[in-house]
Amino acid sequence: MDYPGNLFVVAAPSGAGKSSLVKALMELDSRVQPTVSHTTRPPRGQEKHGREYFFASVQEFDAMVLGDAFVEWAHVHGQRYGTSKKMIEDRMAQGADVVLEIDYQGALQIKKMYANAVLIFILPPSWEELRSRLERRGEDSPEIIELRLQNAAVEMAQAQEFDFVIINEVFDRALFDLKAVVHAQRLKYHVQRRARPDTFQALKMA
Ligand SMILES: Nc1ncnc2c1ncn2[C@@H]1O[C@H](COP(=O)(O)OP(=O)(O)OP(=O)(O)O)[C@@H](O)[C@H]1O
Ligand SMILES: Nc1nc2c(ncn2[C@@H]2O[C@H](COP(=O)(O)O)[C@@H](O)[C@H]2O)c(=O)[nH]1
Repeated sequence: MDYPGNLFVVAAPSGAGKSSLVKALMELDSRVQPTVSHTTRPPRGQEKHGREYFFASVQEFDAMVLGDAFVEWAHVHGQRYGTSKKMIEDRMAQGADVVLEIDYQGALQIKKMYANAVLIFILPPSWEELRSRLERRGEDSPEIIELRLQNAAVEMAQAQEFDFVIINEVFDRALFDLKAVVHAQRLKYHVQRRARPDTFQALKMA
């Protein structure tokens, strides 16, 4: 499926900092629009239904799966998460650059459907730092943190399937890298859409 805007998919092990990076990117760049996923996990902290997630019961989520309502969905950390077709189609209809913050399983499903999607994987600088970020965030129980760290090994092994890998050690540097990927993708499609046929010919010969 082709899409005239850009579609960015950002995945990372829990605690690597993807939500923080995507939030900072959106504060700087209003052309980038998020989607809001559905999940069966309970809200944490100040999360609000419809803002961070649409919180659903297992029954509600499974009914949506049966109704083919998701463009992608996966089991992550013992819960279900998915991006609804309605959400992604609404965003695309606005012509926005859409950013999905989802796990690697969902990212690979999206790449199959949208070949132009740009897959970005965020890595923490070390295991110690990943653990300490999850602990400092203070929103998950010790058991949940252990589960997320165990799953991180499986998730990080998928990084090579992604188009770009960004190490989030110094936050501003990682944000710079993320902005650079977004900018490069825009330039690529700007050239493809705007270049005249003779320019394309010259590009092919170069
Ligand atoms: N470069 C960084 N240096 C230090 N702390 C960071 C950095 N990036 C993010 N953090 C902090 O690490 C914690 C985890 O970040 P964040 O919630 O963005 O992770 P995440 O990858 O989105 O996790 P999840 O998938 O569980 O939502 C937060 O407290 C955030 O403020
Ligand atoms: N495949 C999908 N994964 C998703 C989606 N929304 C979020 N996620 C991923 O789940 C984990 C845990 O998130 P948390 O908010 O509970 O910390 C994280 O990797 C998210 O990226 C989705 O719609 N589909």
